[in-house]
Parts: sequence; structure tokens; C-alpha cells
Amino acid sequence: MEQISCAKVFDGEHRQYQHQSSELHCQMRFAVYLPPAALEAEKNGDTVPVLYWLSGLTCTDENFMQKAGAFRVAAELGIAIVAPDTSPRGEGVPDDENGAYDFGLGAGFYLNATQAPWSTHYHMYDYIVDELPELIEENLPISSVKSISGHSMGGHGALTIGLKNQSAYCSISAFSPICNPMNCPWGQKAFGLYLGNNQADWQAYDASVLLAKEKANLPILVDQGDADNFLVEQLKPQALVEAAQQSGSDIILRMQPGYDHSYYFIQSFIEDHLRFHAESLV
Ligand SMILES: N[C@@H](CCC(=O)N[C@@H](CS)C(=O)NCC(=O)O)C(=O)O
Repeated sequence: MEQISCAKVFDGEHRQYQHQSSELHCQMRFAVYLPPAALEAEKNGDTVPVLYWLSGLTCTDENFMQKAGAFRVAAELGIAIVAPDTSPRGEGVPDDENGAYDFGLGAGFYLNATQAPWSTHYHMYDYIVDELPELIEENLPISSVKSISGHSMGGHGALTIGLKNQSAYCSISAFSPICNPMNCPWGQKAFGLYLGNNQADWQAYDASVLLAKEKANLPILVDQGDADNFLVEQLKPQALVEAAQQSGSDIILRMQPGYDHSYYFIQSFIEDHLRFHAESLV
């Protein structure tokens, strides 16, 4: 992998890297925040734990890093943050035929597509679960002790990836996640095109279906603004709460009055999420 930027921030470093992805068959970029403890660890061959952040529709590796205001607390806690892109990129990677924001480029939905022409490149699930952590752990002072978080489509990604790989992650959190994609327009469009029309195949990527089936054995925190324009039609946190009740899982859902879907909301509560993950990242 090749380093393409570096900036000092809160005594740590924000860096961007690019690499050729074998899962996605294209060049990918990701960003990492290394807290001061990681820079110290880098000198001694040690590692620090990490939070993987999955962004939402239209985002790249930049949105969270530039807008969430997460570095001061990550520096204090000694937690690295890795922010990947939200889809495969580049010439030859197919996009929505109308360039829509909710499918194709910038909208990989953290799944493995099975349908042509998407199935060649759109393997974001395997990229996040396997390829990216392997690359990170091999090349950076970052350990396999990891948690996962995300926003909106990335909240869906964090919940589904965390629930399907409970032994690999210490904790899960999400801001404004798409909780029941099988039953909302964003999810139905993406799953229909990436996975085909058989809805039985969609269940493996629906957080509410997964949580209803199996009790979660790791801590889960969800924050949702009640002034979020997407809340009723797309996000459906109540489905997640009902699923948790069905399997006897403990999840914390906090409805936050007056907050919308934006990074202003994320910036307001990211400290809580980092401290929540720090309790499990040991
Ligand atoms: N109305 C938006 C919908 C997309 C959207 O709200 N994206 C959220 C995630 S679902 C986001 O994080 N956008 C980028 C940002 O705010 O930096 C658009 O058309 O771009």
C-alpha cells in the first residue's frame, strides 16, 4: 500500500493510503487516524486497538475524518480509527445507470453482490471483514482488537458485519442506521439489484432479521435523531428494538431530540461512542 497524505492532529497523525484491492478488483483509498499511542507503538513494534468507521451514501474516506471531530478523544483513549471508502471506485466499475446517489458508486451497502454486472467489483462485505483488517494489521501499528461503527448505510454495515462476526469485534455502534433494509426503499433498490429478486437472499444483510434470529453477545449502542428526514421511511429503529426483544439481546437505542441526519449530529455524540467502544476494546 502507498501512503498519499499525512497530517499531524492532536499529537497523532491522519494518513491516507491507496492500495490495489483483490476483493474489489480496483484501486481503493482509505484513511486512518493514529493516536499518539500508536506512533509510540510504531517505534517499538507494538499495536493499539482500532475502531472501523463505515460511512453512509455518497461518502468517501474523507467525510468522517473531516467532519466528525473524533480525533481529540481518540487521541486521549489511544484508539486508532480506520475509515474506508463506501464502494469500489474507478474506470470499469459500473455505476447506477442514472448516476443516482443511493446505488452504485458511493453506495456499496457493505455486501457481496451476486448479480451481474455488480458481482465483479461490489464485494464490500469481504473487503471490510477480511481484506482491509489484514492489510492494516500487517502494515500499521494496529491490532486485531477492533470494534465497528458507522452512519446510515454505514450503520447498517456496522450492525450487519458486527452481528455476523461477533467473535471478531468487541462492540458495535451506529448513528442513524438503516435498521431494516428489506423494508425500506434504499434497501429494496440496493438488495434487488446487488442480490437479485429472491428476498430470502436479502435476510443475511438485514440487521433486524439477524438480531431477531440470534442473541447478540457484544455491546450495541445506537443513536438516532428524532428530526432526521429519513427516520420514518428509511431507517426504522423500532424494527431493531423489536428484533432485540425477540432474541433477548441488550441494545441501547437513544432517540436524540432535535437532531437530523447530518455530521453535526455525529459530531455531537461521537465522544460517547468512542468511550463506549473503549470499555470493550481491551
Ligand atoms: N440528500 C443527500 C442524501 C445522502 C446523505 O444524506 N448522505 C449522508 C449519509 S446517508 C452523508 O453522510 N452525506 C455526506 C456528508 O454529510 O458529508 C444527497 O443527496 O447527497
